[in-house]
Amino acid sequence: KKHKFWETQPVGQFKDVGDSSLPEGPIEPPTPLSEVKQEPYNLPSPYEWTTCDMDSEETCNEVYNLLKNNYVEDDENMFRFNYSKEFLRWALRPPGYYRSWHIGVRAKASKKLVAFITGVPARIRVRDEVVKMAEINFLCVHKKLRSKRLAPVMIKEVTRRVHLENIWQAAYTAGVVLPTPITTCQYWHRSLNPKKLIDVGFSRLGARMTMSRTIKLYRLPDSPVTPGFRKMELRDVPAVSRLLRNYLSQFVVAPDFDEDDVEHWLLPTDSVVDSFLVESPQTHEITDFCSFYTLPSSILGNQNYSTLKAAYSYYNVATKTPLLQLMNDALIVARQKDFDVFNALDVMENQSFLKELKFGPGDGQLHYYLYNYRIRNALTPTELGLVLL
Ligand SMILES: COc1cccc(CC(=N)NC(=O)c2cccnc2OC2CCNCC2)c1
Repeated sequence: KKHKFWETQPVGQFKDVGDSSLPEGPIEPPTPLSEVKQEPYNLPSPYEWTTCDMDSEETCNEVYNLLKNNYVEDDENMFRFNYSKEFLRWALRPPGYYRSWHIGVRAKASKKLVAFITGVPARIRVRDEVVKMAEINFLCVHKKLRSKRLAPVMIKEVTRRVHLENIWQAAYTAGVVLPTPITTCQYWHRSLNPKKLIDVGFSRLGARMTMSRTIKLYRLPDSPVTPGFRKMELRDVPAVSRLLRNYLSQFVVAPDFDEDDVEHWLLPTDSVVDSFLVESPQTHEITDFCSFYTLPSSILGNQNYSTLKAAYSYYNVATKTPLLQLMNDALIVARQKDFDVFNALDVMENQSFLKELKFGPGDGQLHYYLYNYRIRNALTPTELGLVLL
């Protein structure tokens, strides 16, 4: 049976796709808290649950190393995500976070961390309903413990701990098709350092292209062209919040960011998230915003390089500057910061700039999912205003 576990869960089932008699919204009602399982699920006997305190340098190191050696690889197993410790602390400690949702599995004998899964609270709007959800991420089982069916029990355990906080929905992404995507996104890459990308096998030299012609093709100006383009600062949080809330209101699924959320998720943090805005030199009004997060990848088996420095498009709003020009300025500052590649999904209005700014299509897809919430018809990526880390 292909989806033995997921067919037991309150998620859209493949057999229900197209059944318009099923209402949009929660699939199962909340359970009275007294009826939520009070004790953790059973793990296979050699393993035990642990809560990972990301404030602890030692524990954060263990999580970092588990992910660095065992987390998601590309389809050709040439690259593996290498989230930094600062990034993990940022991603896992947003306003209102629960330490109990940072769940590890240790081997009882060695006390080694062998698996991990996380949730963070988020308010996600679906059409005109704002729903409290958990954003589930970083599900990782050590390579040597694969197909021991640890993932289903870890998913049940994080679900149980989310239920204990009276939250009944979740959002997550995966590179694989599970029951049932609310939308499927294509990812795109824009070369910033084409020579390195070709050296490490991330890109291939185009047909009838020389290396020098390729370097010239992707060359960018030394600095942004938009007047008033600058780094976001704390004083900008109210204006950026207004700009972003207004912009995201057009999408079917999007975060319901308040100022505390904007301060956490979008204020620049070195080597984690960069954000810029356009302040009109005449009126000092903040008219545009762009941001990207830093997610390096380990390069598996290359003599000259060990790390691919990648920027991932995050939230962008253009109300006066053309989005094409704003995103080109984002590429320019990413190149200035020595990123090798700028990645983006075809969500929101990204399709309007991808080809023109010389992004090339990636070789995979990213599927978005909601847990215990039915969307009547799958969305197009342009209807999705949610970027997960
Ligand atoms: C280049 O190094 C890689 C290392 C591991 C996997 C992949 C391919 C891949 N799976 N890429 C994405 O999922 C992806 C591509 C573009 C934008 N965001 C993405 O994923 C984000 C969001 C989901 N969580 C991982 C990071 C690439």
